[in-house]
Amino acid sequence: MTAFAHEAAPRPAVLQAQGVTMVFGGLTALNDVSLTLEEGQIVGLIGPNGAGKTTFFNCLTGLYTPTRGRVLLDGSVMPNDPAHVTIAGVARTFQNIRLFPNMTVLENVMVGRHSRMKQDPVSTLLRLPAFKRGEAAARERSRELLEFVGLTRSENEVARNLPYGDQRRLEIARALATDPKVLLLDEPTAGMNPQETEATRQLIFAIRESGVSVVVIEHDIKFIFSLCDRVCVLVQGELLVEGSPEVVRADPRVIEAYLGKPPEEVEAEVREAAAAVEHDKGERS
Ligand SMILES: Nc1ncnc2c1ncn2[C@@H]1O[C@H](COP(=O)(O)OP(=O)(O)OP(=O)(O)O)[C@@H](O)[C@H]1O
Repeated sequence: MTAFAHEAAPRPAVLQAQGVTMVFGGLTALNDVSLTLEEGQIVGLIGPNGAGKTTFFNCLTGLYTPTRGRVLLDGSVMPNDPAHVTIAGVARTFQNIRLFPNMTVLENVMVGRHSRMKQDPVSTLLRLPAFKRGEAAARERSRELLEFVGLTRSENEVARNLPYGDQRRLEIARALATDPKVLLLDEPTAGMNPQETEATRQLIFAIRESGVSVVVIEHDIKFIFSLCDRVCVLVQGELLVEGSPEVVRADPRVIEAYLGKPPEEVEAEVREAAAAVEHDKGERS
């Protein structure tokens, strides 16, 4: 046994951003940002308002074409339009929930499922048995996903009538319906109460267990430090610090720059987050 046997061996990179720069007119929203997501990892992206987090997600999902740099999925350059990015295996949710509000919960998930289905137009138009089999399979998979996120009971409700937290879970189910390798979550707990936030944390662990790697943007650092394997801190479009939650929360630059709050307030939040993580570890062991 070597002295480093306890260190986990690096796993293959599933998603890589290399030197991503995004300039809007005179504004550099991202400057030379690189990030590697290994298989089975949960990576957190934090930073003050306007730091470039959502812009980075938009570059990772083909919504924006970076001014410089590139994005690789499984070592190949990512397509540069969102539909092909979805088919390639990257799904996302949005900071402002984007459901089909007048469709049912089940129909919303089935929309995600359809992006994976290769239906021959003739059998679709004529409602041939192949079409019906495809639809039945999509419905079954969508129901499994609703059960996975805990929304079975709401299957026939219209999406806009769901409580806010359930709408966020539905967005996650719809994203999972595309069978992603990578899931990008933009503020998945925004507007949630502590119980819903904890349920979302457990859901993300379960998503990772199912083989999907995750990148998550959140302002709640307690949530991020107790969820993620690695944390990246973006400030004014630049990657300020990257590392394990332990390394990041101890970095004075993070305490100084994070969210622009008074240092005492940030220190208190960071201490509270660290205590919560330790408590959590104790409970699990
Ligand atoms: N399409 C766009 N055109 C011009 N400027 C943009 C565009 N999208 C984002 N920006 C600018 O880029 C910067 C980064 O914005 P972004 O939304 O990525 O930050 P963020 O870290 O996600 O912020 P928040 O935490 O508030 O969501 C901001 O100054 C924003 O105004």
